[in-house]
Amino acid sequence: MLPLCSLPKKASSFLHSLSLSLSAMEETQIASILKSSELYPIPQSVKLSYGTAGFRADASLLESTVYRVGILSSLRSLKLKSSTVGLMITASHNKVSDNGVKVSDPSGGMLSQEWEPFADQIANASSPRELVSLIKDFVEKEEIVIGEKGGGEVWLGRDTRPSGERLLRAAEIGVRSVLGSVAVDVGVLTTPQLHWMVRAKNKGLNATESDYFENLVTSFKCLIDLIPINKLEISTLVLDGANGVGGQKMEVLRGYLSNLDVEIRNTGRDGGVLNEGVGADFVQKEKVVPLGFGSEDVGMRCASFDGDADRLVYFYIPSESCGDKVELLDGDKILSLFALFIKEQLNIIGDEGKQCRLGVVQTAYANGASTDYVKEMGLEVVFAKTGVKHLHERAEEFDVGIYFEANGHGTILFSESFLSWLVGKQKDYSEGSDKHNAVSRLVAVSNLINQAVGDALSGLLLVEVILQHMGWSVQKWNELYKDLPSRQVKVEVPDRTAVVTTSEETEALKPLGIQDAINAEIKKYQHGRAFIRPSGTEDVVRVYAEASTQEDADSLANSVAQLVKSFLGSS
Ligand SMILES: CC(=O)N[C@H]1[C@@H](OP(=O)(O)O)O[C@H](CO)[C@@H](O)[C@@H]1O
Ligand SMILES: [Mg+2]
Repeated sequence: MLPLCSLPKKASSFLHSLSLSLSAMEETQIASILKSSELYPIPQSVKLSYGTAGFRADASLLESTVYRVGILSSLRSLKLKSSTVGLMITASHNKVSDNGVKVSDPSGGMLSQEWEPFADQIANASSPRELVSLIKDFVEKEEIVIGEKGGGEVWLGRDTRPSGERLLRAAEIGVRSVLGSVAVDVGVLTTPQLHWMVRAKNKGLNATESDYFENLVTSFKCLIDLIPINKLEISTLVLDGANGVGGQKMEVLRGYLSNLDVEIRNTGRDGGVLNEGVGADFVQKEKVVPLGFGSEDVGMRCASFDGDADRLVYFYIPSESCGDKVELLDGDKILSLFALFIKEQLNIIGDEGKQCRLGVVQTAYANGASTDYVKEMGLEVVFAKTGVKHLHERAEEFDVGIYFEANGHGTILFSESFLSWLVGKQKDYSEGSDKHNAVSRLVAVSNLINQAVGDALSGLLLVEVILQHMGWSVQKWNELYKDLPSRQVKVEVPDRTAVVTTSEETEALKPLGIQDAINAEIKKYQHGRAFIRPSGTEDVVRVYAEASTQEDADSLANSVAQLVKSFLGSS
């Protein structure tokens, strides 16, 4: 606890002006925050928003934000009866000089959206006084009890960015400035590892990083052992680690796996820069080979992680004559493969299995051909706004909900009731029977695939085991359906918030008139579809276009980008 006398004069007099009706505990708490916040003044002219996936900005601007998110995380933990909360320092696919911070709720899911406005308010509070009074009001409104029954617990993880360690110290100070709260540095992790560990901890399960790896290894082996006849010679998978944390973790994991041969490139140790010309975001958006790959890899099964390893895409180089172009198997194709496998197991179980509500969640970025494919399979498809927090919520409505963003971020959620039904059936069916095997596969999938959040490591293991189960090469998998040609571009504008969209994000309501102009462009193309939205992670407006040929998709994207520039001006 901090004695009042150690406060700067200014802060101390503010405290006395507030403290007439405060208990000693409240006084000490306010003093603690006032004192620590003096260490982290907010940079001028910064306006931050929690956005699609937490706060992101140039790392040099973020210390005060991360410190404040540390305070928020402690309060969140206290609000939820001292459950463990996670705080992850990462800017995922953004450039290495950026960083960011996001919070994992005790369930392992994203921070409740109800708390995002408070996160925005405190991140932008211009002085320690304003910060303290926002916190004081919020604590009262949420009826959070500080200090009396012990503190909160926050686990802090970070990716490999050089700014991570310094920001983690700021988070620690933020967490500890809430009386009695404990900050636990869990080191360099992928984002999904931290979410998994937080979820496991709050369920009373073993929750270290080794437990995470052990869980993957055991469930992967279980699925491999359930392959009827392994029809495929195990060929090498070549992984692009985006020069980030994911490749490094895969180096550890592969040592424990049999039936999988992975060659890892772009680990970040060979001079490559995080996300620069490498990684899932680059490969998915540009559809070209990442650095470190070339003609010697023609036909090979390749995969890319993003900077914090919550996204996964596959690709292969079709032939040398294609130059640097790749055949991309994105989140939509991964989703389709997963849906097919799960449907197959439910069909084997028979009438009872067919009663399972298996559904799919996509966003407006999903390729139209993938949506048609899963619908033809007889699955229910729903659409959510961009950002996994929105997809996750919708996927929870199903017995088995598969969600993926086209960029490769997704997972499969199993409802508690369906899982206990499956476990019960494992006892009913005789061991070794087809039904028993199908049920056991589904249980193993639920253990392997991260139930907290999309996870490139576990997603990769599931793709690999399904390909072995089907006896498929990456090329054969790619034939499930043919993508409609598409193009994504980013437009830098003076103020991206000038673009306001409908809740499905497919139509722009503002600036006035732009949607009519976009519609007029779309009409010029066969199978044309296009939309714009402001990014929640980068200072750009995103343009997406689809059409029946690649030339048309490119041309539609370019003309919509021109419209964005002419309505909003270019920066
Ligand atoms: C088109 C696109 O890929 N958008 C990404 C990107 O969000 P934006 O709000 O579009 O910047 O980053 C998010 C976080 O990783 C991810 O959830 C989302 O899908
Ligand atoms: Mg990411």
